[in-house]
Amino acid sequence: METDYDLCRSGIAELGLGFTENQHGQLEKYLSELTLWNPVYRLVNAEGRDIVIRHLLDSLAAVPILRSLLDESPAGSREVCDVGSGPGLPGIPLAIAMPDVRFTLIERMGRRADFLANALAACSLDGRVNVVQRDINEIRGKFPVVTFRAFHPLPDIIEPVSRLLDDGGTICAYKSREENVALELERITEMTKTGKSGSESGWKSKLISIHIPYLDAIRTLCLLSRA
Ligand SMILES: C[S@@+](CC[C@H](N)C(=O)[O-])C[C@H]1O[C@@H](n2cnc3c(N)ncnc32)[C@H](O)[C@@H]1O
Repeated sequence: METDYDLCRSGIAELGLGFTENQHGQLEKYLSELTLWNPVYRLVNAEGRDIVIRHLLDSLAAVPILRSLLDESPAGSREVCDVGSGPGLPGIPLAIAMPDVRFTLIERMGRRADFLANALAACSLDGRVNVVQRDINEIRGKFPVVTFRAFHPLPDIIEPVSRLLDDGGTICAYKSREENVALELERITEMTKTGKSGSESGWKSKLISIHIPYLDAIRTLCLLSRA
């Protein structure tokens, strides 16, 4: 009988990510931690294969794009900050997929931050992935790439997120439909005129449609860098 992790393996192969057995072991462990603690902490609104498709594969589909952003980053450091990480999405699957990259996961809720610390230890990622239990507004630090998924609308968080971004860095927002993102981007353009978008020169945006294995829905990555 096919297990949920077998489905995950096929999805990873379809994404062309070339995981080692060690990486598969880490992701399978993360899946089992999510599945075990989900009923207690309400970490994700999904069960079984839906966790694999809507959360793990959804997080992983951006890996080729994130790799090239890090390769091209003028800052040279291979670091990603995932804000509003919740149970570690997309941060933990990304950290497993990119073993040469350091991650910081920002999550203000204590229970979720505790889950993150335990899950990272269980997946042997605690040396390379740091959890910060704080509100994004209290964080200091600069990163070449900042990710978030199912966080606040872009206009509400562009300013605090911009403070975490290196010069020349890129924000990578996991979004659903392109039309909705376009409306958020229009508001950011308006905010730039009043100096409230976190970039005096405004933002360059790039929308990339991504396919998630086994998912019949549209996903869009929104990349933002200072103009
Ligand atoms: C809807 S959840 C999404 C979690 C995860 N990124 C995902 O895709 O499943 C949003 C998370 O962001 C956290 N959060 C919201 N506002 C925050 C803030 N200002 N600073 C830090 N974390 C925040 C919440 O506690 C919550 O865990």
